[in-house]
Amino acid sequence: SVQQFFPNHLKIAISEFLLSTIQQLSFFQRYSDRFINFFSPYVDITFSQYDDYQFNHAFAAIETYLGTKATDKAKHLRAIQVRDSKGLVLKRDDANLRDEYEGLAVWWAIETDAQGYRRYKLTFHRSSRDVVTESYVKHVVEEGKLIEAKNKKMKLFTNNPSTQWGSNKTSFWRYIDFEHPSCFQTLAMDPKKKEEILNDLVAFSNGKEYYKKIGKAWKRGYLLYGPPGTGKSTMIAAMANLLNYSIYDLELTAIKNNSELRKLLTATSSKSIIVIEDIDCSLDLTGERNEKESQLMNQKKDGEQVLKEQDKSFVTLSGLLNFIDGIWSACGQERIIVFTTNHLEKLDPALIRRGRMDMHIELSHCTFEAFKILAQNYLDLDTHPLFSEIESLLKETKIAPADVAENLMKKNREIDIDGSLNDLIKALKKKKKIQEVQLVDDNKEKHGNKTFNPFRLIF
Ligand SMILES: Nc1ncnc2c1ncn2[C@@H]1O[C@H](COP(=O)(O)OP(=O)(O)OP(=O)(O)O)[C@@H](O)[C@H]1O
Repeated sequence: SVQQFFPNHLKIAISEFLLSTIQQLSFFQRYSDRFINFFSPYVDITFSQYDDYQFNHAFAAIETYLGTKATDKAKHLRAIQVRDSKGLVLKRDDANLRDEYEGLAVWWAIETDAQGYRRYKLTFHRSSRDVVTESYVKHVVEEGKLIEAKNKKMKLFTNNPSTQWGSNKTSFWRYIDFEHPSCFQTLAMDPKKKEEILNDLVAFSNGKEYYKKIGKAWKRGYLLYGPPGTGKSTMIAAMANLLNYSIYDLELTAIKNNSELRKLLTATSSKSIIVIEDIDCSLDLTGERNEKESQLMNQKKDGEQVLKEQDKSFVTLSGLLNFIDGIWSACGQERIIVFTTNHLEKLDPALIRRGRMDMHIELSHCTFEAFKILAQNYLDLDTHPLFSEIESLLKETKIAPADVAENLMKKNREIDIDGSLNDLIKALKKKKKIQEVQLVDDNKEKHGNKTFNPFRLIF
């Protein structure tokens, strides 16, 4: 057999020989690269999209700056529509670009690294080093940020989960342009409450001097609570649109530990809303994580490999509280923190005490006032003979604004006012019946199915 022709010691000798040849070749290549670089008069700087797994805001600014550069000469253009603008904006889509600054030429190129993330490479002559490093880069980033602010493009950031539990990959921010039509005007809720929230938000955004004067970090916490479909997410979008803030949608279950949480939070920019949805589910992590850990352990044979210490840790309530009012909140300004929950009673009081969450906002079932706003949004309707029936049904029935909206939506692309209102009435009657039956069942359960017998009092 082959084994006989290649005894073990020969196999080892051959592999050692191959290994040393490869090492020598790579050694040679390394030094030849250094040799060429030594004589090359060009220097380059790279700007990665993610640095230490944090989103690099300079990268986004560079992208904006380069995107708007000399589109008249570019061969490949990208057309985008910026929020609130009627026309299209043309951006260059070339991978390489030559730019000039104070009479000096520089070259930009976009590359993709081994992990698939993009990075910009800036190349320039070493004689331009001082100008480029001291003022050109700053100029590009500032210009990019100015253009971003002018275009009022908001971003929706989400932290991607580590791809595999137990892997060393960590959570980082990714973004898409945020465009959501929601605004306070179309938000269906009690008008007085709405005004109160609106005033609070505006006062916060104009409060720079005030927060400085009282010596507090310029941040505000809102707790939105209420049943599903009552508009919690819609309100967050309306807040972002009102203040022109970006949203950071923080998925706590995708974060391994407190230090990762801290890194992600310190990487958020100012003028932003940090959202943790369904906080009651997110913070109850131990169950889910234990399950993941045991799954991982089962996959590993003989239990030889033990989980690394870093994989065992997870975000704790105290880690989150530490961020909210500890040192991390002071490292960034003009931030709003929003928690949402369907179950206020499940939350740890420490998490929501006043001062941490400055305003508790209840989003409740649809009232007649809220319905009128939805009727205006969906049907352009101020009043209708069927409104009085709907009003009395809404008083007796718990229905989420999302369900009301569903009934008022265009059918077959046509607005059918009577049809929609009748559909809503039907849905309300059905819900009312179900809720009545539910109430009877609940009462039975509460009183142990016993009916009241007045004779028992006598005997
Ligand atoms: N108060 C409201 N005003 C206007 N539209 C609403 C309101 N509540 C719900 N809607 C409509 O219902 C849809 C779902 O609502 P939304 O996602 O905001 O509810 P939610 O309270 O965040 O629900 P969940 O707790 O399930 O996340 C929205 O897209 C919106 O069209």
